[in-house]
Amino acid sequence: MARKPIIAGNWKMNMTPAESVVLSQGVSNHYDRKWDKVDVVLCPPSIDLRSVFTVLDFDKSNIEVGAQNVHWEASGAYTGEISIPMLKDVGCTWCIVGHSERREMFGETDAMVNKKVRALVESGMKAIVCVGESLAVRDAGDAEGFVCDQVRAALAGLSDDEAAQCTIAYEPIWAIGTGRTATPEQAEAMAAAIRATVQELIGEQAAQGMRILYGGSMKPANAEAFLACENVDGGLIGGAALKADDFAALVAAASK
Ligand SMILES: O=C[C@H](O)COP(=O)(O)O
Repeated sequence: MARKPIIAGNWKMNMTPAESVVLSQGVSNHYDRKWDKVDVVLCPPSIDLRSVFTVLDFDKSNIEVGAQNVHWEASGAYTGEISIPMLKDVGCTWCIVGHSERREMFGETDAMVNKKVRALVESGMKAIVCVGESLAVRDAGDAEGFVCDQVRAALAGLSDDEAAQCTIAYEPIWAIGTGRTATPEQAEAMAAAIRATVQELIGEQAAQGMRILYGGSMKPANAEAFLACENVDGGLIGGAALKADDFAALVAAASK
């Protein structure tokens, strides 16, 4: 089944609002109609969302805006958190959930990831659910079991239709921001294992339609090898998303 690729840029905690305008405008300046073959998403810090949306909306460049995190409640006494209605109000259509940095540094558990995914899907927003193993887990030989358990936990309680709307991003923790990438064979093996797990949960047809991304030091020089993998449908990009030329080159690679 042909799946539309996704190239999503996770800016992490980089770019002030002023800088976000420059970077999003730089990306948008590269837009050409071939990009319509790809879902292109910019995920800036939440304080930048409105500015980035305004730039992209003005240009009508068919690039969407995503958040890096969200709370599952719609409002209330949750100091420092941001809700789905707030994200929607600023034009956000996507949200990253369960990034390993949130799991490791901010105590995000599988149960919290699941609540966020459920709330997003129920609201009609598109979730990019991050999963991935540490080097210790990989060296112990249980990377696939660990990652597939994360997938099951993230999608628990969703209807088949709801689960099918999610995107999974496989990001081996040892490859994030380290310059060390998984090999395309490792990425493909894990993406295939994730798809098989999703198939157990929601059936073959829906599993074949789900997009599975690779993330971890993906850049223009190595993107084509990942994008050529049968079960890899795009990338969740960190460092290379902070340079408009590099990010545009990744979208171009996915547009072929
Ligand atoms: O969300 C993006 C990933 O953590 C990858 O980051 P990176 O491309 O800087 O390794």
